Amino acid sequence: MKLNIFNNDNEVLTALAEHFVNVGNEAIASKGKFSVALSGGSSPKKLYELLASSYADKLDWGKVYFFFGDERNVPQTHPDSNYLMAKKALFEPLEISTLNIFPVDTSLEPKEAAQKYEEEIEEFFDEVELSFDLVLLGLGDNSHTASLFPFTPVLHDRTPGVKEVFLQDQQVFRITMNAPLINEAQHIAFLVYGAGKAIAVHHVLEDDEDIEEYPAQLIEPIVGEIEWFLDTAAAANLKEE
Ligand SMILES: O=C1O[C@H](COP(=O)(O)O)[C@@H](O)[C@H](O)[C@H]1O
Repeated sequence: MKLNIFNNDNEVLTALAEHFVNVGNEAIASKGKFSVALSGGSSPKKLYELLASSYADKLDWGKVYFFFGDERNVPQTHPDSNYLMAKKALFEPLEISTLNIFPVDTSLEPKEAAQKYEEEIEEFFDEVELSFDLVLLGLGDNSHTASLFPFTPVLHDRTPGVKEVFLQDQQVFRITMNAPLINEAQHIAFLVYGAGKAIAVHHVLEDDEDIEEYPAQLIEPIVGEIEWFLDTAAAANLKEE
């Protein structure tokens, strides 16, 4: 595990954008394509905007295949949709072909949507090795990542897949890649900035293992590499840097 800590969010975003294009260029050089699972929520929007502006000519974007680590159970036009956020910040500015984008089909019931997404992923990887070149992740202030929320059944999955998750407090469903699928990736990168994340960062990285309370502790690549991209505010509660 590699911890990268920067002075502010702009430096974090630049470092992760560099990492994104480096991993992407290596994947394209070795196998002709780059598969990435995007994160959602609020943090990655600025990363996608940066990639679309300053890195537009740094990667062969036609060879990048975009998936989503998780999705809200809302229409693709809804303001909470991770797909809509990525569409506006990344896909439209870079004119990414829809053939390269794999959104979750949220017109289906959550369980069917999850099943269909799992099948699409299996088909993409030819059922051989379900291994994304890069999985981007964020961290919620309750230590969730993707939509692996505290005390949800998906935390006990042992085989790679996609699941629906019901959030009792909000009474909504989300669809998420499970930890075994994420952990198959070649590279995993957490993007976490802001003081609001400092306690969660400490729990996930330094507290005793408790996957029910701190689901992001489940993320440990099997053969790949994991890097955290933090600003000093998010890293403020870490004892060891
Ligand atoms: O990995 C992820 O993390 C977030 C938490 O992100 P935030 O920046 O909104 O706090 C999560 O909710 C998101 O959907 C996911 O992909």
